[in-house]
Amino acid sequence: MKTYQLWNVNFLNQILDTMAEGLFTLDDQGVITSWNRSMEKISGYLAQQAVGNTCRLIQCSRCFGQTCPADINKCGVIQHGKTEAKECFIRHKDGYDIPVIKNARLARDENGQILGIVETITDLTELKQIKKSAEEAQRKLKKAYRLGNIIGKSIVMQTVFDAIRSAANSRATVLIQGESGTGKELVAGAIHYNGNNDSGPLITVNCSALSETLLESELFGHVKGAFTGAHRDRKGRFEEADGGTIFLDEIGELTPYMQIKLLRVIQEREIERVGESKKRKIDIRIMAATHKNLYELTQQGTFREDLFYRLKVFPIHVPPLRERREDIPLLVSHFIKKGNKRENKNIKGVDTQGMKRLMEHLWPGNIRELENAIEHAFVICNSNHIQLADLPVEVRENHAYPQTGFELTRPVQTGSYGTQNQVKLTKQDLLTLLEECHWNKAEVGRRIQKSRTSVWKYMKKWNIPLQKL
Ligand SMILES: Nc1ncnc2c1ncn2[C@@H]1O[C@H](COP(=O)(O)OP(=O)(O)OP(=O)(O)O)[C@@H](O)[C@H]1O
Repeated sequence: MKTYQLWNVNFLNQILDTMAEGLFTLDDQGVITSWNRSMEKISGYLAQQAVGNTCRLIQCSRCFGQTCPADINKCGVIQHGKTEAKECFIRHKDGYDIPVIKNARLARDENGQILGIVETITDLTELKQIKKSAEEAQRKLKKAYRLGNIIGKSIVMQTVFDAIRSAANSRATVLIQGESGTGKELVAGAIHYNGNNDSGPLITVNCSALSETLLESELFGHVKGAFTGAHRDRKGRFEEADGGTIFLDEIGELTPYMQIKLLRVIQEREIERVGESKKRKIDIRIMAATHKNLYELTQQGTFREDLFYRLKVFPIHVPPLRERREDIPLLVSHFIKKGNKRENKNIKGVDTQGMKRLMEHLWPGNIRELENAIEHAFVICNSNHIQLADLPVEVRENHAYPQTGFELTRPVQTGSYGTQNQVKLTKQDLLTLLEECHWNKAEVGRRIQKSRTSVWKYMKKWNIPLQKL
């Protein structure tokens, strides 16, 4: 094969044209002498249009109209040999400004004679757009987690609001306890997004959704070769949450090994990636949630007492819906408003009989169950008021659990957080449901009135892959 030296002009031009960065050169009079392909793309000027013009062509905001001297010899790059890479704008051929980083360097020959000036241009348009979308997403999350979006006027909920406000302005570890569907995740989001610490990320990890090994790697990250399939280094969720908050949902499901690991993180505020002994400092706020009674678990010996006390520095208990029935009408109108917007309907409310039933129901699935009941009614309702007949059968007939064809159990009392609903279903039942719902776990959860997390748990238990193979 014939090899080319780097100083072969043809070869050099081709190298310059493969660069993602824009690159152009000037002579000692500031006249453009070369213009690579990326420069054509960024500026809109073809090489033949640019070459022969002066560098004023791109009207760089750093020089043009400010300090750009008429005489190139007075330009900073000639005087200092280079200019610092800085963010600025250049003007596109079509007249709009493009955010870039511009770098310039003077090239001299061995006798000190100026050969020319080499300038590179990094286009920041895409980066700026990503940043803008990230800021937009952050604004949306902040809006979604506004305190005003947590509906409730009951005294017990006022206590929760007070706790959210206090927790929002501190970095203390928060433990949120309450039955499934009571709004624990909503509370965690409100604490993060309504305080002084909302500029960092909120990273949520469901501790029951992964096996111990996967959870360890998810939380702590790993280095290449740490285990089969670890093809490259990977940051864990603790590191991703650096400067922000990590929300560990279903903390009661942690294995004893993961409990010790978490305890160390809380105490030492540093982590080690799996397969590596280097310690990395992290600045995170920890929030955890569980529908289990953690104190009871410590008494049974399944949850470490030291970890429990480390977690419950700032405990928040979210009460079940049946203990704050006065919130039901407000929640109902909130979900109706949401439904009207989503489905472009104009449902005005619930008729007397329907509302009476909603007020009487036990709501074992709490607010999630109420939200689902209203969604169900939206599908069936053909007047401007939801009626008793529009409600799901388990609400209408006051069954604590839905009749879905699965074997059902009665609620089991498990301590101060009340009942734990368990739907007994076989692996085959779940596979069938997954197929029916196109492997949408949230939809399966809706059908059996369980959280998506519970569906995950069953999938994990029965070694069902998370995606259809
Ligand atoms: N007070 C509330 N006002 C409005 N919506 C609520 C409220 N509480 C909960 N919700 C809604 O109910 C649903 C369940 O809430 P969330 O996921 O926060 O509950 P959870 O306690 O974290 O459940 P799980 O323990 O199953 O994870 C969500 O759609 C949430 O937006």
